[in-house]
Amino acid sequence: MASSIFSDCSSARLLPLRLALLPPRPPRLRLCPALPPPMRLLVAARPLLLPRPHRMDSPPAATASSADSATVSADMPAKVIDGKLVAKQVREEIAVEVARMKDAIGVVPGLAVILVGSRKDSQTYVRNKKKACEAVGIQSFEVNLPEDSSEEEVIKHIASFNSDPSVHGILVQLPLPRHMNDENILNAVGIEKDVDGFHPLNIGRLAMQGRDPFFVPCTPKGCMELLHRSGVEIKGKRAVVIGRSNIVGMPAALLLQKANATVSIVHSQTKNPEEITRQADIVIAAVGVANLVRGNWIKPGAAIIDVGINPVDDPESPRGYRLVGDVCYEEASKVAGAITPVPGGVGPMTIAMLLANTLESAKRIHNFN
Ligand SMILES: Nc1nc2c(c(=O)[nH]1)N[C@@H](CN(C=O)c1ccc(C(=O)N[C@@H](CCC(=O)O)C(=O)O)cc1)CN2
Repeated sequence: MASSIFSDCSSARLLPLRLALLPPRPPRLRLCPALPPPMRLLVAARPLLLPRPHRMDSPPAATASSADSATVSADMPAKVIDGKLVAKQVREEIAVEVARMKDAIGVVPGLAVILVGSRKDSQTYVRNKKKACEAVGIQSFEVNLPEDSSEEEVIKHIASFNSDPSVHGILVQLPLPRHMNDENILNAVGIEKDVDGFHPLNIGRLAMQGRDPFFVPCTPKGCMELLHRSGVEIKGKRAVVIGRSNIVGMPAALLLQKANATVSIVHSQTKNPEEITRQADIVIAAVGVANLVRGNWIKPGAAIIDVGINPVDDPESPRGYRLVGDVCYEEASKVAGAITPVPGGVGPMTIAMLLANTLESAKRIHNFN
């Protein structure tokens, strides 16, 4: 189901949809140019988090100073959590670790990506994943299959990567063509190489007390990394996740809960989303509705992580459209303590976390610390 795209922050409705897995949508309405308020850049404050094997609730190695904390008075415009900058730092840290591993034991982490069909956005993501691997020294393997491939063909390639010792991570780019059953395909990825964290066993382990998954899905993991590195305290805080998709909303809620937040999930059937969201110290918006979350949904000083990537018309942009989040940035940044922009917030963290998962996998398989 496609989301509605709105021209400004005044007309969004909460609609059920599969975030980030939607076919490319032509932008329908024009975005009124919104001037962001003056911003202070929140510099990533925490050093290397990697590896943080199997534990999502460990405290940050170092946090931002209290002046950098997101739970400050909201008289000032929100600090901008710069996901592009944090992702760059993470990639640099990964490159160091990849080189250290190669020097020490001669192993180079390997990531296999399977793309079915010729969606432009998926091709771009796969190309960017390949480039990101190259930049940090991870070996990448790619399989491109035609749109009309059968499930069996895809599973055959997965099985071959499962048994290939030079491959430590396997992912199938989503969305898959309509005739394919996602579940059958995701189930075929060996859980110890499931760097997307989409295998039901990995998701199940994420949901259980006292168990940990082999991998955490990249986008929610990126949200948590941004919170940690920005010095946002999670333990004991109220968190609201807007959206309940399998790849973002649901795992994000589980991760916040593992980190000892008190979590509510707001979805299309929630009666009073504004009121519930207004109680949250931390909001993760992952519903795929442009500008849904207005300034008056936000508790002063709250930390806002905006996962939405929604195209809206913009004739002045070379692409003819621009990307906006699920949160009305113009309004929210006047109330929040810290906020991620779109683009340049959570998006770049997705690929950085994929690299982190691939490195983590290679280290685990080769028992390298
Ligand atoms: N197998 C998977 N499929 C998909 C995933 C995933 O994690 N695993 N997530 C998304 C697509 N995705 C990576 O695959 C992805 C989406 C967005 C970005 C990103 O950096 N966005 C930029 C904006 C990019 C632009 O200008 O167009 C941003 O937000 O700043 C990276 C990766 C669905 N499929």
